[in-house]
Amino acid sequence: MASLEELRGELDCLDEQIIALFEKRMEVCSLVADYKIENGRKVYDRAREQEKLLKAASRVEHAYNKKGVQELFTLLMSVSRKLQYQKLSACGTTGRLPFIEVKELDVKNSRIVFQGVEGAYSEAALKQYFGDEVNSYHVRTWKDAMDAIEDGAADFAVLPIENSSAGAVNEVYDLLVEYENYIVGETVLPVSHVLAGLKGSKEDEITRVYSHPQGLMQCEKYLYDHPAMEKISVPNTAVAARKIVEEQDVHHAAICSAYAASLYGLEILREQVNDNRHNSTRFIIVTNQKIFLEHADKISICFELPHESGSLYQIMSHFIYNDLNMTKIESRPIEDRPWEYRFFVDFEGNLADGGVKNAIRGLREETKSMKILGNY
Ligand SMILES: C=C(O[C@@H]1C=C(C(=O)O)C=C[C@H]1O)C(=O)O
Repeated sequence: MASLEELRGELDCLDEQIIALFEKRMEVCSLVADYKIENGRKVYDRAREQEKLLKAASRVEHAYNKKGVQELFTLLMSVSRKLQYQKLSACGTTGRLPFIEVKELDVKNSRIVFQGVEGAYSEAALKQYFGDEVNSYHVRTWKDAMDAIEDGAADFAVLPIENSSAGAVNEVYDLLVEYENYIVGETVLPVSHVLAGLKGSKEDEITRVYSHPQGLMQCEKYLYDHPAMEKISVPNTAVAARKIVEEQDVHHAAICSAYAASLYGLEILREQVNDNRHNSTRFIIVTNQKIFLEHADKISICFELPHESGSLYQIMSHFIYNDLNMTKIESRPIEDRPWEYRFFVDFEGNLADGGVKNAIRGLREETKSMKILGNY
């Protein structure tokens, strides 16, 4: 039997040949890119790649190697595409993105909408981002807020997108797909819930608790430890506080902010009922224009992928090859297509950066219905 050293020597020799061939292959790919630039052709040719994979598999004998050679060629072609996108980008053929850079948001002359009633966390987030002096009003649902932006009834909307303990606010993700509105900012609001009731109410005599579903979720442990409290969802935590005043029942309480409790003259029966002490919610600022601030450093996109093994893995290479740091990924079911998903990705960068444009070009070609949700 050959020694390990001899076998490794043989591998080194084979690898040298693979490396030389790889370099030759990349040179040809570079010429292909020149041809595509000259003739306005797309980089990605899905049919050609599928054909090559089938052919590669047909040329090897064992099932294990069939899969292996396909993986190898998938990667080779992906590296080849990345080089081509870079060449296209370098010669300015990546095209202009339909987003306009602005120095600042025109807040002074704007109306800002939030969901809920006075005292809602969304209102606190609005004040945290825009200050106390802005012209704001409220609507009943998140969809109403999106409509107000789309119609131009308001210039900006403030919507919760993610909570540090309960996770993504799914409905808002879906609305970002449905509406032609774009994210231009974000703000993280520390969220501390209290149990609030009428004067004279006692925590251990409460039989019904109103809150927003997110509020109920964020206080799951507390509510689990108080099984006598029936949980009832209402559109907003401040609506819950108002309901206690309307019902005048000492056995009913609301989970809301201390600010909402004081606004509606309620007594705090228990401070900090949220499970996580560092509970906070990230809110996005949405508008109906495709604009981004010059110092924006985070991009949100969403896309669909073919329902096949490895497609997400392939797509991730656009972030890796362009040195982009992906900070978040979520998936949501696609309406009317059971078990198919739309992905939402956040990554660091500005739409004016070369690497970002390059990645977006590749993502646009290789995903189905990619949408830029905003740069902020
Ligand atoms: C090189 C090309 O561009 C891409 C890369 C391919 C490859 O590396 O073989 C094949 C098809 C294209 O998606 C080409 O179009 O031939």
